[in-house]
Amino acid sequence: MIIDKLIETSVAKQNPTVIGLDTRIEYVPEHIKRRYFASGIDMKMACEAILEFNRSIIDAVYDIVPAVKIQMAYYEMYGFYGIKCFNDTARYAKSKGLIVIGDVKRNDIGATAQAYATAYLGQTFIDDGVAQNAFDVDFITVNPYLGFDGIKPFVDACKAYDKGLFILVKTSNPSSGQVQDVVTRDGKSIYQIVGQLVEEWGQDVIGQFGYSAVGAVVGATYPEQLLRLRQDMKHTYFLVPGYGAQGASAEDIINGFDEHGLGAIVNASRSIICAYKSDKWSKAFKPEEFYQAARCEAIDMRNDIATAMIMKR
Ligand SMILES: O=c1ccn([C@@H]2O[C@H](COP(=O)(O)O)[C@@H](O)[C@H]2O)c(=O)[nH]1
Repeated sequence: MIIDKLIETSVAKQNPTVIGLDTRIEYVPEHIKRRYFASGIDMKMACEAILEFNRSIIDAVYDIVPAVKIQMAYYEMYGFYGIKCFNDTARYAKSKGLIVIGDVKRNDIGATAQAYATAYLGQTFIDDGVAQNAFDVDFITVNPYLGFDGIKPFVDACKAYDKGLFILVKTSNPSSGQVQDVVTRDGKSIYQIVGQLVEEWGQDVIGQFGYSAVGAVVGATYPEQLLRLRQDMKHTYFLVPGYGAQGASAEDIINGFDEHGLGAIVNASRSIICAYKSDKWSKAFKPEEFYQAARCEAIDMRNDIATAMIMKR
């Protein structure tokens, strides 16, 4: 199962992190942009420059990280060309043995959720007996707000096509508590209730390590809630964003792991792909060496988390 593959790859690489490819054209160094923009500046050229940037980042980290997360919002901005760039990036990452998380945060009523599930996880019917994958991703992120009829098509697609989900439970953004921390009549917060539902929704797709292919997104910026959810959601793997650019530290995310050091995969996007612009690395690396800065920062992140884990024991 894909969740087992994620766990095995993280363990083999001794690295429970995922690099986020939230690539804006502003992050692409001038030497790449100059080449693509020589014959005209448009969305197609921008996406070709972004794809080259993404490929270089992937080449620099694929041997040390288990997965990449591609944030669809940054590709949708470029319409048709952006969607192609998203998919080309996903395919390239997979060709390098990486697991690919499509951060697409989809959902709708059951019938439409079915179409989304087909698009991202299943196969699109084209003609009698002919079906193809529209996207090449292993996991996607999903919004739980519509309840189970909006989730079931995604869970069914996970079973049929060996794919996985990360469902939003407690998000990392500053105002997530406005909705997610509201306490209901039975004394539980909304995020705890959603957490319980995610555990239930994933019970038929549990892999050999006891974790389900139906995972949860839990922000690193809320370490207390992360701890509570880790205790309550024994079979749910967490995708933990918020490390790095959003200010969460390795100490903050450590609560997301179980006693075996499993249970969570930590995302960092801007702090890795823009490392070459940072105070920490900009003196050591030229913009032309952006991918080396990304690798160094990815190694530091891995080591930072490993140290925090050892200190916690
Ligand atoms: O609660 C959430 C859910 C998703 N995200 C996404 O993760 C990355 C974080 O990027 P950074 O640059 O490392 O801050 C981004 O794609 C978000 O859309 C999240 O941050 N929090």
